[in-house]
Amino acid sequence: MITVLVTGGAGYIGSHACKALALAGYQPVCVDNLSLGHADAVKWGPLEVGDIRNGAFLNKVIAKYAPEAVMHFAASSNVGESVTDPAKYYSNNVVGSLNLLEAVRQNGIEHFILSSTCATYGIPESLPIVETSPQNPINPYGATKLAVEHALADYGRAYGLKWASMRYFNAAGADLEGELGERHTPETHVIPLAIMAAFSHSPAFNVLGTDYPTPDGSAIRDYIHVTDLAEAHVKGLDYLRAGGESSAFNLGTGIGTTVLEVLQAVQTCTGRRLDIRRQPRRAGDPAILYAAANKAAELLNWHPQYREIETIVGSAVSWFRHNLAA
Ligand SMILES: NC(=O)c1ccc[n+]([C@@H]2O[C@H](COP(=O)([O-])OP(=O)(O)OC[C@H]3O[C@@H](n4cnc5c(N)ncnc54)[C@H](O)[C@@H]3O)[C@@H](O)[C@H]2O)c1
Ligand SMILES: O=c1ccn([C@@H]2O[C@H](COP(=O)(O)OP(=O)(O)O[C@H]3O[C@H](CO)[C@@H](O)[C@H](O)[C@H]3O)[C@@H](O)[C@H]2O)c(=O)[nH]1
Repeated sequence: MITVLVTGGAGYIGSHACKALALAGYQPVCVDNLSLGHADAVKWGPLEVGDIRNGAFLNKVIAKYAPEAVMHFAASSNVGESVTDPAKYYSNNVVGSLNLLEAVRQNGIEHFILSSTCATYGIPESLPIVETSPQNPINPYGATKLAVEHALADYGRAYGLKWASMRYFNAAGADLEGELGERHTPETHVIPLAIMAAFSHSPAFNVLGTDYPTPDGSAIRDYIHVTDLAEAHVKGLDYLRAGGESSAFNLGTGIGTTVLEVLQAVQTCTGRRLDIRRQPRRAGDPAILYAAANKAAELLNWHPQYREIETIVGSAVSWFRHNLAA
C-alpha cells in the first residue's frame, strides 16, 4: 500500500482528503499539531502529533512510514487574522512549508500536493479566473501561499520534485455520509456561520456588503464541496504518479453564488428564517470570484459532483444537526 503523509489531516479539508485517499487504496498518515484540528477526525490511518516547523519530528515520521507523497494542508488560513498578525502567517505558512519541503527533499519523497488558494490571485482582472491569471494577493495570507507556490516550483526545477498546487475557491459542505464536517474555532466562513445563526435563538446574520456590482448587490463566490476537493487531491496524486507534468489547478465549480443566495439555501435547508442585516463591506473582500476549472477537468479528469448550492449547504446542515446542534 502506498503511504501518503497528510499534514493538517485533523483539519477540515485534510480529514476529508484522508477518507478519499483510503477509499482509493492509499494509506494516509496524518501529521497535525492539533492547534485547530480534531484528533477524532483522524479515522483512516495513524496520527502523529507535532509541528511541521520541527524538522527532527518530520524526519522521524518520514523514517517510520516511508511515504511516497505529501499532501500539505497544515496552515493558518484566516484572511483577517493574517492582516493583523502577519508574523504568524509567515512563520506557519512559509517557514513551516519550507521546513516540510526540506524534509521532503532530504528524504527523497517524489510527489507533493499543496493546498493553495484563489486568494493568491487578489482582485481578478477578468472572470472566470484561469490559472494563468496574474497572481497579485491583497493580504498576507494570499502572499504566504504564493510564496510557497514559488518555492515548490523552484524545488521542482532544481531537485525534480513533482508537484501540484491546488488553488481552492471556497471550500464548503460536509462528508455526505456524515463522518466528517467543518469545525473551525473561531468560525469565520459564511455557510457554517449562517447555519449557526439559523439554529440560534436570535437568528441575526450580517451580510458584509450589499452594494457590489452583482445582481443582488452581495459578493459572489465559487463554493466547492469538500468531498469534491478531496477527490481532486487523489486525482492529482494519480496524475503525478502516472508521470503528469507539475502544475497549478483551480478547484471550483465555475458557478458564482451570491451571499444572499447562500442565505436563501440555508433557510431552505434548515426550514428556519434568518434575520438578514445589511452591513458595510468587509475590508479586503473582492466583489466576485469564480473559477475556470477546465484544466483540472482535462488533465485530472476531475468533475465536481456536488455542484448545487442547496446540496452543499444541505450537507453542512446535516452535519450541524447531528454533531453540533445544542
Ligand atoms: N477552507 C477554505 O475555504 C480554504 C480555501 C482555500 C485554501 N484553503 C487551504 O486549505 C488548507 C486546509 O484548510 P482547512 O479549512 O481544512 O483548515 P483547518 O484549520 O481546518 O486545517 C488545518 C490543519 O492544520 C493543522 N496545523 C496548522 N498549523 C500546523 C503546524 N504548524 N503543524 C502541524 N499542523 C498544523 C491544524 O491543527 C489543522 O488541523 C489550508 O492550507 C488552507 O490555507 C482553505
Ligand atoms: O458573516 C459573514 C461572513 C462572510 N460573509 C461574506 O461571505 C463571503 C464568503 O466569505 P468567507 O466564507 O469568509 O470566505 P472568503 O473570505 O471568500 O475566504 C475563503 O475562501 C478563500 C478563497 O476564496 C480562501 O482562500 C480562504 O481561506 C477562505 O476563508 C464574503 O463575501 C464575505 O464578505 C458575510 O456576508 N457575512
